Amino acid sequence: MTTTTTAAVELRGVTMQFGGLRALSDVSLRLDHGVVTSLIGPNGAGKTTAINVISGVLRPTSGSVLVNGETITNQAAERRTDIARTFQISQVFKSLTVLENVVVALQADSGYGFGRALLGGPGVRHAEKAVRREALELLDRVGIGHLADREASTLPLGQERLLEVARALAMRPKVILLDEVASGLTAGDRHELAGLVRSLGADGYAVLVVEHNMRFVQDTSEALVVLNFGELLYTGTVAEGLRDQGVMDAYLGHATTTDAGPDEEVKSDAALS
Ligand SMILES: Nc1ncnc2c1ncn2[C@@H]1O[C@H](COP(=O)(O)OP(=O)(O)OP(=O)(O)O)[C@@H](O)[C@H]1O
Repeated sequence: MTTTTTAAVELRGVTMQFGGLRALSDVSLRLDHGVVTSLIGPNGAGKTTAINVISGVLRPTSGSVLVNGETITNQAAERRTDIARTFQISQVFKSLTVLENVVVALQADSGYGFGRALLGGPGVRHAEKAVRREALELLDRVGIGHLADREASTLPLGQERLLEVARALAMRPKVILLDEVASGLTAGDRHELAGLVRSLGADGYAVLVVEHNMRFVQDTSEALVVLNFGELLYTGTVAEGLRDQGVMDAYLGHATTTDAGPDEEVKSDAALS
């Protein structure tokens, strides 16, 4: 893993205090361009809090957030244009088509909105066509271009997650934060999503995967960050992390129960360690 280049994102000594609860305690980590990093840890370890600090939803109690070496700790979320994220709860507009969902995201990013559309004229129609073309390209990129005209409410979960990734890409980010994007997926859907996530890394994005499923972590990620009760337990390669006794004690035994449900592989995943 490269550590000499400037990180795409860096947390330096970040502490996040909610009243008496310390969700993150002096956490330092980095995300690099072209690298997929998994962030794991038991429930309540501080994973979503870390995503919220990186994306600017939360301002840390202390410590710094850097993007490309520049300190942006106090910058508002909407100004962090290099960073896009998906959420644990789907943000897809169910009543819109798949294509429209990406068009809306592109328009949010470009500032081209309904007000301008109402003014009409050939320039607007031209711009609309360009946006639809770009939206289709993004859907093709994530493998669901053929579903462009389907209403989003009819998508199975696996394809809805791919749509969420397309909507994140519509923000034209350099950093993509995926919050439990594989949870609840069948093994087949997870496999397809893992291929997409790997390809995002290969395309140069800095990708952060927050995940409980160790198979997905291994299939997608080169780098690993482990949190436990808000403290950084491990940062390094996935391969070494899976051999780290502290990581195994704190998390991997626990993983057999944290992601039970449709994912039968989880039980054997723990055995991978
Ligand atoms: N806005 C908030 N106000 C108060 N406490 C919070 C807030 N957000 C998170 N917490 C607390 O901070 C701790 C870390 O929560 P966080 O959601 O970051 O964990 P997580 O690792 O993402 O967990 P999970 O795997 O269950 O999603 C938890 O104890 C949680 O209850």
